Amino acid sequence: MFLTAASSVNYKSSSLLKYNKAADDGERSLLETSTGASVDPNHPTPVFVYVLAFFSALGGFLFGYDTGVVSGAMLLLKKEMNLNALWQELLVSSTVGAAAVSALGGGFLNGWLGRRVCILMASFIFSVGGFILSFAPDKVVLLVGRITVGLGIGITSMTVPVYIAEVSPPQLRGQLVTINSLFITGGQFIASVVDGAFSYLSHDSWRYMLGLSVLPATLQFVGFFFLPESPRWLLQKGRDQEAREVLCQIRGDWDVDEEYDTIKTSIEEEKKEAGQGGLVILRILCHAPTRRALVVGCGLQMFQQLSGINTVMYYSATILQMAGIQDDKQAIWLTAATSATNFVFTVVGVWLVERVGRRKLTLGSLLGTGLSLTLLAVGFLLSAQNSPAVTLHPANSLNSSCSLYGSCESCILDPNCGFCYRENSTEVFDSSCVPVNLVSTDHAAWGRCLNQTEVGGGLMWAYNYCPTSYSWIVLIGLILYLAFFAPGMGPMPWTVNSEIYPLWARSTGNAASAGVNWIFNVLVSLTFLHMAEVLSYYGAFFLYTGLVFLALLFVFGCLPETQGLQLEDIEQLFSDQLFSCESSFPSNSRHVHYTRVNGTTYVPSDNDASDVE
Ligand SMILES: O[C@H]1[C@H](O)[C@@H](O)[C@H](O)[C@@H](O)[C@H]1O
Repeated sequence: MFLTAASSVNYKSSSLLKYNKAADDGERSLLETSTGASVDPNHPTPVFVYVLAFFSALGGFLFGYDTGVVSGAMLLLKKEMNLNALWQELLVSSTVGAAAVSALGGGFLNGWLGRRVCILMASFIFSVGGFILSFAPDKVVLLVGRITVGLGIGITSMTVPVYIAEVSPPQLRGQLVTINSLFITGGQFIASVVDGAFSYLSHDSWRYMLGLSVLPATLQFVGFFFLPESPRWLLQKGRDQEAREVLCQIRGDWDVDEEYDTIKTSIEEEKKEAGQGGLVILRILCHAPTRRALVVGCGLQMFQQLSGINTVMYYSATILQMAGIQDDKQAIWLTAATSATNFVFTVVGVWLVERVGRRKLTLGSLLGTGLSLTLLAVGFLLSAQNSPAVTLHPANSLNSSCSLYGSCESCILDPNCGFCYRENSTEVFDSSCVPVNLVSTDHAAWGRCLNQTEVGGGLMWAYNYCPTSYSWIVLIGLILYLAFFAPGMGPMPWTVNSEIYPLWARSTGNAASAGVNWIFNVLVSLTFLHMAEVLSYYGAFFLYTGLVFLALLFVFGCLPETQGLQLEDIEQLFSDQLFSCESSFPSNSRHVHYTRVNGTTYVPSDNDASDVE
């Protein structure tokens, strides 16, 4: 039984669709793609597809591991190599900057050499980077290693989701691509555990931390020697026979003729529609549906970073210190608990993505993220308003500006100062604001909090945070933030981007949007501390809250549901103007049946009968 499309649906594209929605009559019918290719959602998926997804997602693991491990390694490196703030900043940001460059360049490589070669290349680069890092004799070589690893991360971040999307059957695609994000957060979690474990070894343990990534990189490299290229890329390059063989391999005993024909027809139609010559990015911008897809893809990636995930993750150690965890080792392990929370809730995303769809998952995630950020900001606001006063103003030999501050809040917002104090169960007393030691922020440059042994003797040293009795609000805000962000806004930008571009635009579209992700990643991390100096922590978190609510409007107005559709059909969802198309997004609660009426422009009518074939 079929219902008609809503009257607002108006597909104008030449490749057209007869559009019917399956009745909600319990009949779990076949999903029918645009050429009538049938995909039975109940048909078992060959194990080989999972093997492909696993080896590809090792790229996600390396992305997560290499971005996550550096914070723990830096604690040791800065002491061993005597790194000043500029070098520390360089070693952290160079990786993210290099990832931005190589993600942008990766689009060209992807289209030219194929997904498989790019993944092989990235795992090779990761291994080389890992070796350079673990044998680095000085900080310059370390920098070269960090840049090398960044180049690998950029290529991986844009290639792996595309590869997985192109080999997956439609009804599992969301889940399998989201597994890559699970591996990213898994990599970050393992990195924090490794950081914790190796922090007990003193000399050179950073070499193991940074070098360990060679293992998964080599595993991926060896694995991909035996794994096939994406059938879609092969067909695009005219390697039809190889493409058919790969399709047979990844679809097991399914009949692959229909899927093969769908991809082939769609490649031919794409060529007619979007032309062939010229720069792909210009063709994307000149062709309305792909331009809209690009706006949605880049917008999602931008808003992912503007939601402040990396600030919250990075800042979690401080949040935990505010909550009264003073011991360094304990703080390291609790930071591991933060990344574990991020990881565990990404599992929820993998579970939900094919149940509720990308759109609802992203909207729900943004709403929860926005509310949790509000809670975080309120927690910081209350802490700031009740910030302990500075009661002692010791005359200092270094003539620093720290002694001018009247409260802990203003003292700790100056990166050169820290708060030295005593406390009993009810109040903070004997407090002073003094310069921080330039080599280690663990203690003051002079005075009572000069060295750690003294800090242990009843005196407390707070760098970056203030003692507060409102820390529990911030802690709850942090946990809720991760619980809402991780299933939706974490993975969905990657998942959606792997699906929304037609084949000819897919490499370039993903390169551009991944580039946007990395560029905003650098921007947000470089601006956070300056922003906090001007707006305070609560101001910075209120700003992120505002950006998340903007993101909510953006997603509500622009993101169509791609669940269950074959990749070749998704471009149709962008035939209408953004912000006007919400009503024409097929609801994922119903199955969508498409019938391609080749060469005819089809506009569904309001009349049930006329829309049924
Ligand atoms: O999707 C990932 C994930 O959410 C990570 O936790 C975050 O560090 C990355 O920046 C993001 O792209």
